[in-house]
Amino acid sequence: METRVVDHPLAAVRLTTLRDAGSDRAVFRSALRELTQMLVYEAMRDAATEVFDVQTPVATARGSRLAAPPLLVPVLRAGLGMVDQASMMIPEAQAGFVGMARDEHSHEPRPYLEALPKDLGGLPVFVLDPMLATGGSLLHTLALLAHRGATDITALCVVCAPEGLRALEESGYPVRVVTAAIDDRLNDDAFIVPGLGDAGDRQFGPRNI
Ligand SMILES: O=P(O)(O)OC[C@H]1O[C@H](OP(=O)(O)OP(=O)(O)O)[C@H](O)[C@@H]1O
Ligand SMILES: O=c1cc[nH]c(=O)[nH]1
Ligand SMILES: [Mg+2]
Repeated sequence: METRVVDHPLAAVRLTTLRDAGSDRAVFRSALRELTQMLVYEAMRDAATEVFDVQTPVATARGSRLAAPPLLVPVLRAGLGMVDQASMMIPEAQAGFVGMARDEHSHEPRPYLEALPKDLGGLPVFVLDPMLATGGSLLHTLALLAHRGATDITALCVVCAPEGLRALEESGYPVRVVTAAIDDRLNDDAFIVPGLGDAGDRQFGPRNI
């Protein structure tokens, strides 16, 4: 499985803001948006383009357009903080939504929303979720996407745990990962260490489900 770590000083600075427990909600959301921009930029590096002629005020030039803009799939709640910026970077992109909440004790995802196009055959998909911890939430999302025929999936995650990456690798799903960091490990509560805490709560406050 391909895992690409965005190694750039600007990404490192935004990630530091996200990690900092002193960053308030507004600061956290803003750093997440900016880092998402960098992850999307890197994830689109090898995207296929079509060439066409564009008329400048002076002459004809070779222009480019995306051959297959991806479907953006934020995983609620935390992934919501990434979708606006990703849409801004790829205005041609459509979006689908999945929602799930990890159970505090079992750490298993509990799905509560699935709003996706029926047929994803031939469509690249970008899953947006800041955190890949045990991998349970992403594996559930991948199952939904694969069931609809997706074969070209990229997960954009701000921070990954080695445990989650291993689970993805072993799953055999057609997925690659673009991330800003691979952290050390999970703690007993299945939180990423050092991580950045609960990415959903840090953007929106506590949730009741
Ligand atoms: O890899 P995993 O062990 O499955 O953990 C990662 C998931 O946990 C977080 O969501 P959470 O369940 O906290 O929901 P939230 O976005 O509503 O806070 C995060 O945004 C991922 O979706
Ligand atoms: O560290 C973690 C693990 C799961 N979900 C989060 O938001 N943070
Ligand atoms: Mg959360």
